[in-house]
Amino acid sequence: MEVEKMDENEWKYHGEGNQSLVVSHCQRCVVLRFLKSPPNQNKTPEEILHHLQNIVDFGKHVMKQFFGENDVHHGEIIQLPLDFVRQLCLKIQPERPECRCDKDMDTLSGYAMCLPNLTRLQTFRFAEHRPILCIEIKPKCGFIPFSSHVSQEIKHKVCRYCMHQHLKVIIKSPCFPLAVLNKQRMHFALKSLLQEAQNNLKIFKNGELIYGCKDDQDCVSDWNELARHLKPFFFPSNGLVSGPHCTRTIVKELIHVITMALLSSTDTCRAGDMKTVPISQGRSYCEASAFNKELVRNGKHKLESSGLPRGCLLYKTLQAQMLDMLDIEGLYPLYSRVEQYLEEFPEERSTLQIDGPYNEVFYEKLLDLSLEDDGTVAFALTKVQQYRIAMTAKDCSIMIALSPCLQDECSEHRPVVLTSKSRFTFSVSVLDLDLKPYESIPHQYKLDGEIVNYYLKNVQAKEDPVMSSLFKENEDCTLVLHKV
Ligand SMILES: O=P(O)(O)O[C@@H]1[C@@H](OP(=O)(O)O)[C@H](OP(=O)(O)O)[C@H](O)[C@H](OP(=O)(O)O)[C@H]1OP(=O)(O)O
Ligand SMILES: Nc1ncnc2c1ncn2[C@@H]1O[C@H](COP(=O)(O)OP(=O)(O)OP(=O)(O)O)[C@@H](O)[C@H]1O
Repeated sequence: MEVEKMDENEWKYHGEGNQSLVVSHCQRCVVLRFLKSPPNQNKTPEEILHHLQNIVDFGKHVMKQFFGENDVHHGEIIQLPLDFVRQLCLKIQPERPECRCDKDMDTLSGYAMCLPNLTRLQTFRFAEHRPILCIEIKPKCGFIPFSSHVSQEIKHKVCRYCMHQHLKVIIKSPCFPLAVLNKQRMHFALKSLLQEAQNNLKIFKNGELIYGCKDDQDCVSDWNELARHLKPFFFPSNGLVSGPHCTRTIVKELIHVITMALLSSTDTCRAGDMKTVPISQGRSYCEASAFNKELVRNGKHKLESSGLPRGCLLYKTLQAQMLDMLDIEGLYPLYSRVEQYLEEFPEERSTLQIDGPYNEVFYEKLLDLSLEDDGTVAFALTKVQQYRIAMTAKDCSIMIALSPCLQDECSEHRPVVLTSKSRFTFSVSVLDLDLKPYESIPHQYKLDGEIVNYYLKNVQAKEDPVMSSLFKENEDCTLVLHKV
């Protein structure tokens, strides 16, 4: 990219989260990702550069080991003319959702990350002129804690997502979808997700958002409208009648391709045999999920077959998530041990690699899965760093890019998914793999207590019919709920 010739008119607002803001190039398949910070809390250019370097290193040296070379795009740091950044910031400001404007895009350092635009990522050499469909899913935590450190029984029964929704009810609507351990659950979860996208599902057509939430108010979630967009992808010869039947058929096809892509084998990775997923302790389903209740009602619960294919991206995500082996309740005392050590020996912070560098050495130290606490700082630190990885994996997003192809264009090098009337090549990638900060651990500990306490109170309050209709349980809750 020729940075001297940057023109803000060639870029447009693409999206943002809590930590970063993304703009996409109007023609080329690239995005720029800028860090955000609260007003008047700007970091120095050196601090921004250091932060971005850590993000790139972490993707390159750590997360690629968990997800494989091709599924993680670590990007590169780019230094941009300050004038361009300022103009760009002014240009995109009106596009930004109000609820995200509590933080400002960094316009002072000139540094940003340059990444491939995953909503337009091509699986084809000639794909530039082909339509492309992209589904972004934030799967959240896919297992129920199995740690013996958990003090409240409810945490062994109901997943964190479900409980957290109740605490968030004031801000967001109380039902999210997900929950999968087999294909049947996944279909159910994806359907629920399509009904209540929140910020956990977005669909892009040719790089433009066509379904999902830009912000809390601006949510495009009309199935008929979605079906209109998708029809040329799934029924290219237009043979299907219109109306509700057509919409349902198209949504079914969509769920089918998402499921196939999520369950397909992706890149091999070094951490593939890490065995964080322990055998058959704990519970593989969330009691609050309606899917689960349905199975219990029909006496089918015991018949469920379990297990995600080992090579698929969901399995890898789950493996990384399950580095949280002790639960925050078991982890917090270990964090306190590290803190105490750092109070005594603050100069050791860099040797312990708490703020990076996130290199090969850092990765190697994560491989010790032993749970035998020998009372050392080294043990405590390993568990703390593993927990941070797990939290990162619990908050990442998965992008599935699909491009229609003809039979003679498909080769064994490209994965293909078939639907009743069309075929697609596809790619899957993971994004938002920024390591969660060490400093967030006390917050996680406090939040965990708040979530559980609120839920416990609320469960009692559920006897109240008003409350009970508020928390209608019509969805399954997590995409990868897995037997542990
Ligand atoms: O705590 P959670 O589970 O609500 O996750 C937060 C996300 O909320 P979600 O439930 O996905 O809407 C939250 O997402 P939103 O801002 O709600 O889009 C952030 O991703 C947050 O991460 P960070 O603290 O900014 O690094 C996430 O925080 P942590 O991953 O640090 O907990
Ligand atoms: N490489 C990319 N290609 C296409 N779209 C992207 C890319 N990176 C990010 N996005 C879009 O921008 C949005 C915000 O990016 P991202 O999730 O990295 O922000 P964040 O602030 O780190 O999120 P969070 O709130 O979860 O911490 C994503 O949800 C996605 O839609």
